Amino acid sequence: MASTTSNISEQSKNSTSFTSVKALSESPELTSIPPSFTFTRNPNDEIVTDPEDDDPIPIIDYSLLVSGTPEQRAKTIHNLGKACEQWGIFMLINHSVSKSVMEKMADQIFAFFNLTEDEKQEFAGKDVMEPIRYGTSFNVSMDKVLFWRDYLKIVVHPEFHSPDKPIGFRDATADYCERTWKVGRELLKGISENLGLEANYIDRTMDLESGLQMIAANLYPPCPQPELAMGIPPHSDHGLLNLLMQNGVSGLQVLHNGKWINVSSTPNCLLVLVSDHLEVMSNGKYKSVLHRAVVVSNKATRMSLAIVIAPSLDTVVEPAKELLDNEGNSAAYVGMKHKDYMQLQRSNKHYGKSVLDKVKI
Ligand SMILES: O=C(O)CCC(=O)C(=O)O
Ligand SMILES: [Fe+2]
Repeated sequence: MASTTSNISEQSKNSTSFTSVKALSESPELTSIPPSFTFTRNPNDEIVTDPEDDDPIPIIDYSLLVSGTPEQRAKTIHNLGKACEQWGIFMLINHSVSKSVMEKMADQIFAFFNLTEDEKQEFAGKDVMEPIRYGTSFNVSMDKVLFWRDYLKIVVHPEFHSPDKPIGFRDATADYCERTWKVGRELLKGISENLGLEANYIDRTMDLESGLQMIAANLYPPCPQPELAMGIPPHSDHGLLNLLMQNGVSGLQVLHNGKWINVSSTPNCLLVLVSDHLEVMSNGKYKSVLHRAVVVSNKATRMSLAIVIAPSLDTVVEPAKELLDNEGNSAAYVGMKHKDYMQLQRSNKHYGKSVLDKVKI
């Protein structure tokens, strides 16, 4: 086992090829996790609860936003704003991505991770700007501890990329991404209005015509000591919104009012997370949500699929001028080009919201 463990850290630091957590998890002799995967937890982070009955995770009805009466739309926009301010995460129901489209996408993600290790390694990449990147852990070049997670990240907009295998992956991804992109843009119209701006404000100023859409598929294989490992450490996402689907195995937790809260995993449900660039452009009115993926099972594989809806890479993201005045509402963040923000995230060895803190005034 020791040799596999040292291989993991050495290989992944020095070349693009690595041992996946999936391969490690499937090795018959594995009864404990290699020491490099032991995540030291802060005791304060160990208290986790379910949402209180009187403060549930907000639910937003997408159909009312796009085809409700003017009153229903206005109420939904109000609720959307409240959800972004108070939680930074909400459950989206009655959206336009059908169950069969979601299922097809989820099946293809599993099919990708079920390719042979050699086939997957073809897509192993190091640079954050590579359009297709299969990898493991969180940020291997910086991680001192390894994380119990394999991932596949693909840029799908403004230019569509896809691995050429498994069969059917490209079509399912193109369909799913086109639909979720549309959902994301509609939500951002509602959010613009909630900020008191014209509906197309975010679309226009964030240059979403050339906006960045990425998929990040995460695989958390069964783990012999789930309580010692971590899937993804606490972090917030770059971009405006993250539309997240899970496979029914739980593991996502969000920080809400200083407490870690379990987010249940309903298959085919879309969870929407407020990301860093929405915090910046709203000048802090909305806060990106701090979240983590814990490992819960020694039997089940967890899968999550994040769709990142983000400004174009050349957009300088800064607080909307319309939200600033001379009476106490001064800019709380400096502007930074989206691609520079991504590079900063990549070169950052700390978790949490430490990248966002670098642009905070
Ligand atoms: O697995 C999850 O639920 C969270 C994934 C995540 O945070 C991410 O991909 O950025
Ligand atoms: Fe995330």
